[in-house]
Amino acid sequence: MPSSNARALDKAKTLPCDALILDLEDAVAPDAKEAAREAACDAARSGEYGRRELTIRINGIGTPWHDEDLRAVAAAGPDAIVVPKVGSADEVRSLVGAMEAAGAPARTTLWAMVETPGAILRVEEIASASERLSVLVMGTNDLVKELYAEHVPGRQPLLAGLGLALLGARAAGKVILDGVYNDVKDTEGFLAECTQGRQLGFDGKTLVHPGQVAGANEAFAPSEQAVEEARGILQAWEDGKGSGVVTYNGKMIENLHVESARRVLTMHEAVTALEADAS
Ligand SMILES: CC(C)(COP(=O)(O)OP(=O)(O)OC[C@H]1O[C@@H](n2cnc3c(N)ncnc32)[C@H](O)[C@@H]1OP(=O)(O)O)[C@@H](O)C(=O)NCCC(=O)NCCSC(=O)C[C@H](O)C(=O)O
Ligand SMILES: [Mg+2]
Repeated sequence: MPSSNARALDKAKTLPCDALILDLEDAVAPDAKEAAREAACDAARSGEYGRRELTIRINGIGTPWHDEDLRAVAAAGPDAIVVPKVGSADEVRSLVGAMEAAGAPARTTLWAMVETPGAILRVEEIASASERLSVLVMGTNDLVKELYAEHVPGRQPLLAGLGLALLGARAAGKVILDGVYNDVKDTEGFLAECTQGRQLGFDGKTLVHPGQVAGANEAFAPSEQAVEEARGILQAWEDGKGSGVVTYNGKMIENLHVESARRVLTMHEAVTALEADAS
């Protein structure tokens, strides 16, 4: 959300989302940048956002606002500093050095947005460049722009980039979030894109409007059917203890499927705990 929008900053305190990205970059006009920076830093210090991870997206490397954004935001100590248009492993190391020099607390991590062709081709290097980099975020608007592509249902023009970014993130063992869906009134298109993002392997989706939160939560949390199947797989594995392979509902189950089932149940437990916490 734009850090220049006081109503949005207030509304964020009530939204059932896992994380907030308070923006200083594209959603903030040049003459509002300084006031937005102050508002975002105040929000990070306020302690008013509960269990939600509070992150701040600063302006990109080389822009007139970047250095001061980084200094001020690092000192405010959000959960993460989100940097747009990160292009290389060297940039990641230099950002981490600048965070340390500015006194960012140890808990403040770096989230890197990958949204240029060069970044997509170097995602694994970027993702592996520092332990402090915890999350990658797809910037699908900028990527579409840089590719001279078009936003179309099913995202066919972006599939190569999304796939490469996922491969790089997973090879480095990092979390990766899907890009935003711009049409805040198109619920059907948004839900289809959430489902596609989950099926591709993304850990979650970045959003631009409160009306998108419930749909994303539903799409990325394991469904009742997935939880039931995961429990069934674990039971079948337990019943066939000692065999390297069993079947469940007619399907072959090996150790790797058991690991996936455990991951589904762990995620389900985490979502259930968050829901209980929020109610
Ligand atoms: C897209 C919007 C400009 C739509 O704004 P608007 O028409 O004013 O929305 P509503 O009237 O429906 O708003 C209803 C209430 O919800 C609050 N609101 C709106 N958006 C947000 C939000 N993102 N977070 C929190 N709260 C929000 C409004 O204030 C209303 O509140 P109230 O009056 O109290 O009921 C607008 O939604 C918007 O600005 N969205 C975010 C834009 C943004 O942050 N863009 C940058 C991120 S996208 C990106 O980075 C792309 C990436 O880099 C890439 O390359 O892909
Ligand atoms: Mg962008």
